Amino acid sequence: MSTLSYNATGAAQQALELHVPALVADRIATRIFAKDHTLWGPDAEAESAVRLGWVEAATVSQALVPGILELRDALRAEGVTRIVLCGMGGSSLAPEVIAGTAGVELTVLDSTDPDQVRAALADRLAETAIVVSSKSGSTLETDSQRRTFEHAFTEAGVDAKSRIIIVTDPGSPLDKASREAGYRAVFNADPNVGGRYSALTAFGLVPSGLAGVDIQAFLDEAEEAAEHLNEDAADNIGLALGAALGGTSPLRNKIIIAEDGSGIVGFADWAEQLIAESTGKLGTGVLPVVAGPSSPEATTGAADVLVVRLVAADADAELGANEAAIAGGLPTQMMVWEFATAVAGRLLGINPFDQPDVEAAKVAARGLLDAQPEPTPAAFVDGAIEVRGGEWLGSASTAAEAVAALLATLEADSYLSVQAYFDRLAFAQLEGVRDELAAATGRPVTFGWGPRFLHSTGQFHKGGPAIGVFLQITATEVEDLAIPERPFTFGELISAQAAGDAQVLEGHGRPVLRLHLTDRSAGVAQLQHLISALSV
Ligand SMILES: O=P(O)(O)OC[C@H]1O[C@](O)(CO)[C@@H](O)[C@@H]1O
Repeated sequence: MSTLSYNATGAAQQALELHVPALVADRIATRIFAKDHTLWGPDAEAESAVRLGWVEAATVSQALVPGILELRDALRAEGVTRIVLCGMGGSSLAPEVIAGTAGVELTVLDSTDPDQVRAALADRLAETAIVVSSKSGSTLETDSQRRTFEHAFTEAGVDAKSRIIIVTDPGSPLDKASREAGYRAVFNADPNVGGRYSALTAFGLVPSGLAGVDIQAFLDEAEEAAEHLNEDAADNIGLALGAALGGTSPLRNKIIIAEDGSGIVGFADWAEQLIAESTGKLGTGVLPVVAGPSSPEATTGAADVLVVRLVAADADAELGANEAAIAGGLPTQMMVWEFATAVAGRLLGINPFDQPDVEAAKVAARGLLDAQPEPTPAAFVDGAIEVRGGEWLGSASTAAEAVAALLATLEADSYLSVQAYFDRLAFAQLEGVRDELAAATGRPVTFGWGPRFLHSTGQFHKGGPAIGVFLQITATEVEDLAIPERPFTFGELISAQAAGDAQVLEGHGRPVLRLHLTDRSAGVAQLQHLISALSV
């Protein structure tokens, strides 16, 4: 196992002292590894009984390796140099981190933004194969991406069937349809592993392995990590991290996850989904906040915040007052955080394996796609920004005043969530507003790209404590894109996803400021400018 280490101070250390002895005495570690489905209470038993396969995934998945490597070599021999992964949330976040950390190219398409989809289609199509990953086999975004690539391959004279590889649960609608269609390969994943715990199953391994990651070494390290976690011992680092995540007292329900030298690329984005979807429900949970080591939330010492730093193995990290620092290789960290999240779920008294509130936004989006209602008129337009909001907008008549009015609704325990529904690759610089907003408000800020975040923090925003304040940003596309054999376009789909989620959040009584950029570049510049002015 790579060097795994953990240090904690303040509330994180107190949580360890408070909970780890009882977790050891109750044999929670070995019971998790024995797949004891009773650990999360009677209401969670049915789901837990079919969700604990991840504890043995590192071993069970060894059998997948030869087939993945054989297919990788065959594709390479046919001139395939680029792998595109179509999938959302748990079906795409792990391979993105695995490939990114290994320095291997993998294009992750987890968007319905027409410009971003067109850009993915335009890049080396003749040398591309796609992996379509969906546990349920019915996710609308993933299905739309698959249809579009299949159509584009055919139009370009490429044999589409030979370039489409499927990862899905046995018996899913996608499993059946793919076998009928005769796609290149169908890898069935273990149905007893939920999406966000699936890093070490076919969902994590097929795209990464085809792209060129050494997945054998990856699994070997994860197996060693599992041995450490499967011990009812006071020095079990998974128990300590679980106590920090779910057992601080009073509960510090914003967890700042800061990359601070671990060298793992994008780990916090993966952990964000794991923690937010697992814990954010029944009005409780902990909100993961992806931030930098010097971001405002990591340094202000707010009473509801705990900082977890991802550090290098040999780092002599100097910790702040209420912090934890964890070091370990990627497969080790993935095992530790999955285990710790399950432990945190037990301490919080929730079922860490369901995501009851994600469906609400999907239903609202489908309703809007079917009904095609006239868009809500803007309250006013300022330059390239159309502004829509609630009564709290008051007399605001500029976009800057609207943002200020939204921020004025923040309370002592609130957080701000920025949700941008457009091309996350072309406009990555917009993420810079996160730190500025955190500095201006003194409150934790999450930044999510839509619809990606709907499969991550989306669950917490709707199912967790009602303390979120929401800044939604949408943007007119440069050029819309049809979805083959669907009565709506990508542009209509992403608009419905944004409007549907705003509807659900407003239905929960939360303030949602909707800014629509009528010109992407001008709107982003205007927004960046007005947010920079806030923090001065
Ligand atoms: O793998 P699927 O079934 O396409 O689901 C993708 C994602 O959507 C969710 O089911 C709900 O957001 C996630 O839990 C999951 O990771």
